[in-house]
Amino acid sequence: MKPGKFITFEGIDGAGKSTHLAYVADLLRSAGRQVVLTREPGGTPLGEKLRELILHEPMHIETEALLVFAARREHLAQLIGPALARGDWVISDRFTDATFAYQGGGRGLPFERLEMLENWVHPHLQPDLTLLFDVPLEVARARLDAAREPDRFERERADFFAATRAAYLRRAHDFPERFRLIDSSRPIGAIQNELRAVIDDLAGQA
Ligand SMILES: Nc1ncnc2c1ncn2[C@@H]1O[C@H](COP(=O)(O)OP(=O)(O)OP(=O)(O)O)[C@@H](O)[C@H]1O
Ligand SMILES: Cc1cn([C@H]2C[C@H](O)[C@@H](COP(=O)(O)O)O2)c(=O)[nH]c1=O
Repeated sequence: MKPGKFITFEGIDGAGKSTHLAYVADLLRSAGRQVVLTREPGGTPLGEKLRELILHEPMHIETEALLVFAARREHLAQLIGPALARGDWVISDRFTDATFAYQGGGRGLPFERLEMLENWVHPHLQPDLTLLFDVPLEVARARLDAAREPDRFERERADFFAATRAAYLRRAHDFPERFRLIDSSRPIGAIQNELRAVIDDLAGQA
């Protein structure tokens, strides 16, 4: 059995990452891979209940960080771990880099505290590939305004998203072996051409 791989999609709200999830899943399926598409917070029945609270209920910032890791623990136990063990490819719309970006960068929680939780919840697992969809704040804001009713995060001010984006870019700088920075301000077709090349490369290695 060929081993599966773990791919995560990241970016500030409105960057355009979710637009490309099905496209990447289809590329992999066409290459003969079993693909599990999931998201955080969420991905399990309990995780989806926690998502509702995280996205809509006001709470202390440490409660928020603990809840995203609680949802993640369940996600790893019920879905991500078993899928990878079967040899499936897992694509997750956000994972732990989102916690470093939003709770660390945006909310200002110390990164060391988040690292403690990361080391507890998934000491040995990291994504094989993290696609970071990056856009200027104004582009993301304009896309969100045109798209839907905002949740608790999407109502945050520009300085929150500036700090979140900066934290993402710092993660990409610190972990260059697994991050791929995607300029998401381009037209969708141009982004998909780049994604096809990246995925062909990764699928060719496995
Ligand atoms: N490259 C692009 N050019 C123009 N519009 C885009 C592009 N990518 C996405 N959009 C549009 O921007 C909006 C937000 O896209 P999407 O939902 O994929 O963002 P997201 O990063 O997943 O946001 P969130 O994290 O908040 O769910 C959608 O209406 C989508 O059609
Ligand atoms: C995993 C994770 C997510 N968040 C935030 C980021 C987004 O604003 C929402 C999820 O919404 P999306 O439309 O599905 O992207 O949750 C977070 O703050 N911390 C996390 O770890």
